[in-house]
Amino acid sequence: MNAIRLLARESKAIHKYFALAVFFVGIETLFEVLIPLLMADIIDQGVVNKDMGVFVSRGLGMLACALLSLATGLLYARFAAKSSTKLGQLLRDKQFARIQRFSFTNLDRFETSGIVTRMTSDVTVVQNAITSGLRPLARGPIMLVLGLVMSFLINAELAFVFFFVCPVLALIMVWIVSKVAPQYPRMQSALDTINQVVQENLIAIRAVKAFVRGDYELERFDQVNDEVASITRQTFHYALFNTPAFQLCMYTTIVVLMVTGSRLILEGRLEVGQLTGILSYVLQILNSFVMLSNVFLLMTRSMASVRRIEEVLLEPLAAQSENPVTTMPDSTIVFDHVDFKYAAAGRKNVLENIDLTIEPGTTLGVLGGTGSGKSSFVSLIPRLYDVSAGALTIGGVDVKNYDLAFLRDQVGVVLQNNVLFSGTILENLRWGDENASMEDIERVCRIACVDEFLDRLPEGLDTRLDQGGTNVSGGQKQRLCIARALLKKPRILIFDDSTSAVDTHTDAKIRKGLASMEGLTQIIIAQRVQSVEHCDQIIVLDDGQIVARGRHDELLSGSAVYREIYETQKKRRQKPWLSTVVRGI
Ligand SMILES: Nc1ncnc2c1ncn2[C@@H]1O[C@H](COP(=O)(O)OP(=O)(O)OP(=O)(O)O)[C@@H](O)[C@H]1O
Repeated sequence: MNAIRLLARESKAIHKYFALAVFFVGIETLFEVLIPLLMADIIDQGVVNKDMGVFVSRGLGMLACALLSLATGLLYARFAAKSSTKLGQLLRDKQFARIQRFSFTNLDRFETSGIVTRMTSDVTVVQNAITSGLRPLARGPIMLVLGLVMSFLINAELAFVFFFVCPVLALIMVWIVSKVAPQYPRMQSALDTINQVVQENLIAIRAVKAFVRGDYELERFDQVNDEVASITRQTFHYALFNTPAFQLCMYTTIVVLMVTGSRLILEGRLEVGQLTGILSYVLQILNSFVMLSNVFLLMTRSMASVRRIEEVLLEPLAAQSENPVTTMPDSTIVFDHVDFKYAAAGRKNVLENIDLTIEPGTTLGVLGGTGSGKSSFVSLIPRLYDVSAGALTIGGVDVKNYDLAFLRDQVGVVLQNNVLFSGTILENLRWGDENASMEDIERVCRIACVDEFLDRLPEGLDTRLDQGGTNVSGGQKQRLCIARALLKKPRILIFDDSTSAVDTHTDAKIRKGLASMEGLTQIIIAQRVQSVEHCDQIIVLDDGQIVARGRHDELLSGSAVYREIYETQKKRRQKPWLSTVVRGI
């Protein structure tokens, strides 16, 4: 419970509301416990002695107790709701803030759907534990102890029956909790799976429809939905025993008390009012057991959610330097014998012995087959992942020593499948720099060739984009993402196959525009040799290793691999039908 307790302590408001809720529920219980005592007096003194004074005074006492118990109960509900709302807000805030600081290594450890469930359903479970659990948790023990004390005070002989009932009830409680507890984590991860299926389906809905996979998706959903239903059934199968088992104990106790009590009354050792009083306390004691067992179930469930939330809050973040550097002397990038693998325990390096210097203001082209390690290579520069061996420096400073936000501000990344957000085009561009002037925006739109299609959009820069930018074409989306990255004015700009969806003419135009940006270091991952042949340096990656490096002309004459890629692509350009055939295969 470390993280959540720490968080609760951090928020003084939660502390205060929580303490007030416990205080008021304690008072409410005290008033409730007094009522049977007053009732016993009414019967034994008021009814037996026909004393109106006792009727009125005890009757008013009972009324006052009931009203005060109602008022304190309402105050409890108010403060419990406040503390649960605050805690829920804090848990969502802290988780979201933590996720923003996650590196890709952290994100690889969580499913997106799992994070969504932790931020929604798990937080709700914890909140419910407070709103529905705090009251019985505070009332249960108080009512149990006071009920026992009062019963013994009324008649110790009769109250002895509790010595047999209480252990039986405690055993039932332990049995149910031990059966139900392991089911809750299963239930929450089944919810993760259902979220994942829904999320994947919605994200890929176009592919689902294009491939007519609706029925298959429906079957997949039914499977996980059935699993959730089955785990829920198993969980509540045991939980359902709770109330009937306790009721059985309660009625058995009442019968035993009535039989023993009647005998004691006949023997003149017990008053009728006293028996009524004890019977009321039986109800209170057994009710407190029912409450406690329900609370235990609730707590067991919320513990499973607490653990899942804590996994997010306690996920170790990428180490930050104690004195983070916030200036970059220059943008020289040096890979010094860098090895990299995604999982520390992984056997094979994804990148092996990368030794390379990229001078400031120059352009590096990166070619290589699918899975050769191109994206992994560039992801090390903004420290989306940390190198596994060797060192990566920018401007002579190890990237691990930079302030992370500062480093990422210096490095712009345009991915092949960059995401646009719902909102206007202008809002999306301003994501790169919220204070950018209209002049700057027009300039980056020109460089990224956004201006070419802006006129055709109904409201130009104010055109609204749907979620994920689905109402613009793939090429338009890529151009908008390039403009957005340029607006950030980075010193290093990485294009990860980010012009794959634009035609060669526009690609060349964008390249020309970028070349005019003085001092900008560019790293261009591309499938087409044409997109990198102008670069100051080109590397060819194969299975995580640099197998060729140099300028276009040097590589053409000196690298068989490069020449082969070049020749194949040249043939395709001369015979466009060939690329269609190849793609078809
Ligand atoms: N997040 C990840 N976790 C584990 N392995 C990964 C991850 N991302 C990529 N890999 C693996 O690392 C290797 C290199 O992948 P990478 O994406 O860097 O290749 P790439 O050259 O960019 O490929 P492509 O041209 O298809 O985008 C591949 O074997 C891939 O399966």
